[in-house]
Amino acid sequence: MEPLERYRPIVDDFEAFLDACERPLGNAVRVNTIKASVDRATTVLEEEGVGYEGVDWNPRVLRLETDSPGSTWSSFHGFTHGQEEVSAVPATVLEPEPGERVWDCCAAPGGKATQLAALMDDRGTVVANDSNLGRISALRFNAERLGATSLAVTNDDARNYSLERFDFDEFDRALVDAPCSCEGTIRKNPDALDGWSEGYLDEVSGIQKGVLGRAVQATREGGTVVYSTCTFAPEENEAVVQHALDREDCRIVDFDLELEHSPGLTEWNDEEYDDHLEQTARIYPHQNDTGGFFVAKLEVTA
Ligand SMILES: C[S@@+](CC[C@H](N)C(=O)[O-])C[C@H]1O[C@@H](n2cnc3c(N)ncnc32)[C@H](O)[C@@H]1O
Repeated sequence: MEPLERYRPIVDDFEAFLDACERPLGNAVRVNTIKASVDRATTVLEEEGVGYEGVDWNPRVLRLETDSPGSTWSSFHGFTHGQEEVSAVPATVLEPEPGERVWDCCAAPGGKATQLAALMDDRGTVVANDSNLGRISALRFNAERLGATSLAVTNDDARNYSLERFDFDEFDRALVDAPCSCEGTIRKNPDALDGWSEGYLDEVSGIQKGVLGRAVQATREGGTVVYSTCTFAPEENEAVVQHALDREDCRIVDFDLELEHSPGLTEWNDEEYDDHLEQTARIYPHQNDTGGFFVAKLEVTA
């Protein structure tokens, strides 16, 4: 827990935050509306005796009373997909429309890419890219099980991603669910902070800045880019968004999120950030009994 001490000055009710980080996280699923309505999925869960509870902010997310959400019939049928509750936030904030071209820059194993396809009624194109070949098979497996036929899978470094392979030259929207130090996953993975170092934050923030920059460049004027991580470190969150604001044609836009959260930071250590960073969302584990996440929404301006 030691690295989390650095967030004492910025987290309201820090002791409650630390307590929540020490509690194991319950399981959640997203209903895959490509294959089943929420009614159909919950009927199947009831028939197999799996208890569930809805959440206020998203009708497609259910908290499950089972230790193995991937071993239910509803999961085998592709009616549900095991996905952490907060992990369903970024695709919801991106608001993709049916028929659009959407780039999921860091997509494996595909929780958010398949969620994007579902939000688009599986119409249009979700280019699901990941640089790690070993994780691509899980992405393909999930896309197939969930019936997401609008997914096109690519295996490249998003930082210098070429669109030459496509018959279009820009996306309508992009999601950067970046590799990160994963501090916010501590409830699911108690070893998440092993090996934590400031050096790693520097290293991974370089990758994050490169991917977010490329996502903005590859998205059309007026299009939307969402940047998310499952970590608390400002070096990987606000500082990365500020880097894009300083170098790319984009601005921060506000968004509604009916899940309790805190505003993004406008300063950290000696750094000052644009005031609009307050319109980004920091979701802490004690606020909604979830994992931790950071989400920012950008509009491309040229
Ligand atoms: C947080 S995970 C993505 C989770 C995924 N969005 C989901 O919802 O299932 C981050 C991913 O970024 C990938 N990655 C790391 N560096 C990358 C890069 N330069 N370009 C593309 N993908 C990258 C990693 O292989 C990893 O799968």
